[in-house]
Amino acid sequence: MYKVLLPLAFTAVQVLGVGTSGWDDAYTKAQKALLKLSQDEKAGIVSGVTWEGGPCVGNTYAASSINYPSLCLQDSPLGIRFANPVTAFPAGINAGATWDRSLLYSRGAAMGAEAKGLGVHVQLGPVAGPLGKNPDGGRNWEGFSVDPYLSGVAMEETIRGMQDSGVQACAKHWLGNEQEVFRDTISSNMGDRETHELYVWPFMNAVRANVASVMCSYNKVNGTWGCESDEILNELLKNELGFRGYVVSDWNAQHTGVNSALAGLDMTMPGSDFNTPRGSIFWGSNLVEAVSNGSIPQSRLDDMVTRVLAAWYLVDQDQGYPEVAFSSWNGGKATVNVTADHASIARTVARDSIVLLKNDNQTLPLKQPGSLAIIGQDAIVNPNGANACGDRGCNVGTLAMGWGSGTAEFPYLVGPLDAIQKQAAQDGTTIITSTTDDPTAAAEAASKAETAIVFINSDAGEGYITVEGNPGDRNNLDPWHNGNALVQAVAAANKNVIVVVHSVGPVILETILAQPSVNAIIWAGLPGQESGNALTDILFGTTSPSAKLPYTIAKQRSDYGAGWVNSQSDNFIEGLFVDYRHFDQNDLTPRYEFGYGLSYTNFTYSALTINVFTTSGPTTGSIVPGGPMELFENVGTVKVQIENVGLVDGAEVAQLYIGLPDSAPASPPRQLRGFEKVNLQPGMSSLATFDLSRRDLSYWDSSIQKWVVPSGTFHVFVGASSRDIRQQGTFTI
Ligand SMILES: OC[C@H]1O[C@@H](O[C@H]2[C@H](O)[C@@H](O)[C@H](O[C@H]3[C@H](O)[C@@H](O)[C@H](O)O[C@@H]3CO)O[C@@H]2CO)[C@H](O)[C@@H](O)[C@@H]1O
Repeated sequence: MYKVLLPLAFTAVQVLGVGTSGWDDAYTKAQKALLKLSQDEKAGIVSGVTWEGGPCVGNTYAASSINYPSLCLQDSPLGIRFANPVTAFPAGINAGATWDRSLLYSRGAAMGAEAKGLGVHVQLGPVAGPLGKNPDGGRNWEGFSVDPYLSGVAMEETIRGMQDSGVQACAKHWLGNEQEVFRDTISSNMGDRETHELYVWPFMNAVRANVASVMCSYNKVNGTWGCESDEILNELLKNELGFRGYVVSDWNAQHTGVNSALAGLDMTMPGSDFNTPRGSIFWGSNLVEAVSNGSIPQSRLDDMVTRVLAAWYLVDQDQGYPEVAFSSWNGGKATVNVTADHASIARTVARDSIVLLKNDNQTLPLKQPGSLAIIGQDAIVNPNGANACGDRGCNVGTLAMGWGSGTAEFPYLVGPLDAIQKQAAQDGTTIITSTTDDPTAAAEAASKAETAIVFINSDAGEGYITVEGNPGDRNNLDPWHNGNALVQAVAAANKNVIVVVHSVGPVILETILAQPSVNAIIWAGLPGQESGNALTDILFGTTSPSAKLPYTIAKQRSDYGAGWVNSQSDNFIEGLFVDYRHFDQNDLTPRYEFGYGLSYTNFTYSALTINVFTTSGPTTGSIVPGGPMELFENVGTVKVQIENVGLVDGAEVAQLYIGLPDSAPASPPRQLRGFEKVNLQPGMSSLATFDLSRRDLSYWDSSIQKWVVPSGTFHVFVGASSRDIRQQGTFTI
C-alpha cells in the first residue's frame, strides 16, 4: 500500500563550470567582449526597453557587435509567468515544507529547463525576501520559510538546479521587503545583527550558489532606497558577500539615474514606468550622457556591463540559446512545449509538502470508506477556469497559488474533488458533495456520509491587486469565506471530520480544534497544478506524509509579536526574535511549532554523537562568493540514529538546533542549523549526519563587523521539530 519516494528525473549533480573558476572564465570572456562595445550598446545592455516593449516582462537591448541578444527576464519563482503551456509548480512555501534537498534541486532544474526551452534568459526567482517575519505578509508564500537556514538551503538548491539547466536565476527581493502595504515608500529600519543573521543569511547561500543576479527591492533600508543604497548594494552584497553577478532593479524601483549607478545598481527594469505613455527612463541614453558629463565614471558603466555579460557567459548562454518562444502580452501561447515530464516533479513536491497536523484515532489514511462528504468551494476548480483571474487575483475555487507576479498560468488544475472521485470509483465509495461555502448545505451533505472532508483556505499576494479587501498582505490569519463557521456546521452534523487547509501561511485553527468531531487536519499549502492528485496520495495512504511546517502556527495572531505595519516605517523591533525564536524566547506555547509534522509511522532517535573541532573568534580570511571563506568550512558533525519503529514506510526530517553559549550576546534559545530527510522502511534505521560550518556556530558582531564563534558551552538539540527534542548534548569551544 505504501511507497517510498519515486526516483526523480533530476538529481543533484556536481556543478560544472559554475564556481569561482566559472566566474573567472566568465569574467575573462566578458572583459574581452566589453572592448568591442560602443557606448550606446553598453547602456542598452543594462537598460530595459520599456514595459511591454518586448515579449518578456523585462527586455534589454541587443548588442550586435558581440552577437548578444535582447535579454529576456521573466517571472516567476514557481514557473514561467504569462506563457503556456508551462508547469505550474507548487509555491516556494510548499517546496520549503518538503525539507528535501534533492526535491528542491529537481524543482529548480525543471523550472530552469522550461525557462531555457522558452528562451527566457533570466528567471525572476527564487525568493528569500520577504523572509516572512510578518505572518500576514502578502508575498511570504513565494519564499521557502521564515527560518533563514531552511530558506538558505532551499535558495541554494533551487539556484543550482535552475542554473545547471542553463537559465540565470535572480535571487529577490534584496532587502527587507517584508510587507506589501506601503512597499513603495516604507523604510525597513533594520538592526545590523538581525540584518545579517536573518535577512542576509539566505542570500549568502544564493551568492554561494553563484546566483547570476539579485533584484533590489522597492522599500527603503534604513532610510535609503533599496536600489540606490551604497550600504546594501556595494558594501554588503558585493564586498561583504563577494557577489560577482549583477543587481537588477525591481520593476520601477529605481528613483535616480546617477545615485543608483554609484550605489551599485547594474541593470534597470523595465526601462519605463507602467503608465501610458511610458515615462521615467533613468538610464538608456541618459546613462550615456551621465558618463560623458562625468557624473558616473566610465569604469562604473564598464563594471555594470561586465557583470551582466559575465552572468550570461557563466551559464553558457552564448552557446546556441533558444529564441524567445512566447509573448507575455498576447496570451502567452508558446511555439514549443517545454513541460516534458515535469508534472511528476510537481506532484512529488506537492505530495511531500503536505503537513499532517492532527490525526486522532488513525483517521488517516482513509480505508475504503463507504461514503465521503466533500465540502467547501475550495474542493473544486474555479467554475470560470483556473486562470480566470489575471495573475490569480481572486480567490474562487480551490487555492493552489497566491496572487501577483509570482504566478504562472495553470496548464490544468487537478481539483481535490476530481481526484477524490477517481479514487472513490476504485474503492466503491459514495461521494456526496456540497461545493459552496454555505454552512446549511454543508451540514446536510455531511449528515449523509460516514466521513466528511471540509476544504478551507486563506489567500495573499502582491500589493498591486487587492482581493476581498486584502491589500496583498492578509487582514487576519483566519480562514477566508467563513471557513470556521463551515467547519463548525459540518462538525455538528458528522462525527468524523477531516479539515484540509490550502493557505499561503499560518491560519489560526483554534475554532476548528474546539470541534470534537474534527479528527484530522492537513495543511496542503499552495500545491500548484497537481493539487488533487498529491492530496489523494496522502489521504488514501499511497504515501506517508513527510513534510514539516516551515513556520509556526500560533494559537492567536498576537502571539507572533510581528505583523505588517500601516505606516511609512517598520523598525523591526522584534530583532532576532521572529517566528519560533520569538515563541521560545517568550515561553509562548504555539499550537503547532516550526518543524512540526506527523507521519503514518513513528521514528525513534538514538546514539547522538557530537564532534566539533574549531576555535572561537572572528573570521579573518578572504572573501569568496557567499562571504568570508572560512565561514563555510566544515568545523564538525553531529550524528544521530533514526529508526522507523512503525508499520509502514515513511520519511523523517531530523532537525538540528544549536543554542549559543552564554558568552554570546542575547540570542534565540535555539536556531536551526541542520536537517536531513531520511526514507526508512519499517524496522530499518539510518544515520542522519549534520555537517556544521563555522557560520552555523557564529553570531554577527556589529562592533567589529565580523562573524564570531563565541567561546563556551554550545547546546545541541536534535529532534522531530523545534520543540519535539529527542536527543540533547553539549560541546565546548
Ligand atoms: O515582473 C517583474 C517584477 O515585477 C514586480 O511586480 C510588478 C508586476 O510584474 C507587474 O505586472 C505589475 O504591474 C501592474 C502595475 O503595478 C499597476 O500600476 C498597473 O495598473 O497594473 C499592472 C499589472 O497589469 O507591477 C508590479 C510592480 O508593482 C515584482 O515585485 C517582482 O517580483 C517581479 O519580478
